[in-house]
Amino acid sequence: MSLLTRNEAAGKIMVALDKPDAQAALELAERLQGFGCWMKVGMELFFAAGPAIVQELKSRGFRIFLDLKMHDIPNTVRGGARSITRLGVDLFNVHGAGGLAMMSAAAEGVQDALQAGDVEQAPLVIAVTQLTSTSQQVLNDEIGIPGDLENAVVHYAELARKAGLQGVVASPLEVAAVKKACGASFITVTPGIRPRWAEVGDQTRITTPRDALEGGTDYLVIGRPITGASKPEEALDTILKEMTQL
Ligand SMILES: O=c1ccn([C@@H]2O[C@H](COP(=O)(O)O)[C@@H](O)[C@H]2O)c(=O)[nH]1
Repeated sequence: MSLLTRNEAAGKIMVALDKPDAQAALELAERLQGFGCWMKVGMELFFAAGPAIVQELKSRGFRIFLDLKMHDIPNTVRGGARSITRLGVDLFNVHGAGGLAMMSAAAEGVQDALQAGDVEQAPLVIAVTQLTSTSQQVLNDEIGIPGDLENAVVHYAELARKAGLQGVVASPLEVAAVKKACGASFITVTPGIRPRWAEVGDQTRITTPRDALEGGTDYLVIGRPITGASKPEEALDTILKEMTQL
């Protein structure tokens, strides 16, 4: 593959802004301003700081992935998707385990917001497949889902595509299988990214940023290797060099 420019690589990185309050999140965002990366707002930050943090980050020019993994009955998810769409996020997710009707309802909620004139631009909607902290052994022996983990990921991806969603959250190890099943333009957003120098923590299905890129992923979700560093901007800079230099 041909190497990306630094700006192209940065545009593929979604920094997981897992911080306990708006002040901590915005201090970190300020240090990463100018790189061109996305911000991923997850449960810890959103439950503490609410929709205002999304609006503040948008006003600072960041693209936003709102990672709340909705998983409920279709009618509730449809309403939730409409409300999230009104926040003006660029991408959000639901849980693939909710099934076809639930994922279709998420797509309908987006359309509801568009048709009501709440927003002009539709966000991308993607489905979580199997969490990147889940191993093959845990899937089979603990959660009780039999069979190959990659097949389970691809199954959810196919359902998501059928429901009219634009992509999935999966590990970088499953990107080739997802793209083969759902097409090259079906978006893969991949947490489970660990530079060699970073601690693995609770993730199990991991690759380095460079391997994820070479494996064809569209977006790399990276949290603690950046946000836990004493100088987050230097950690991000190092990752970009690893992604873009021969
Ligand atoms: O399968 C999934 C789905 C979401 N995540 C989220 O991504 C980040 C990863 O952060 P790290 O610190 O780089 O591990 C985090 O916000 C998760 O909630 C995931 O890891 N796996």
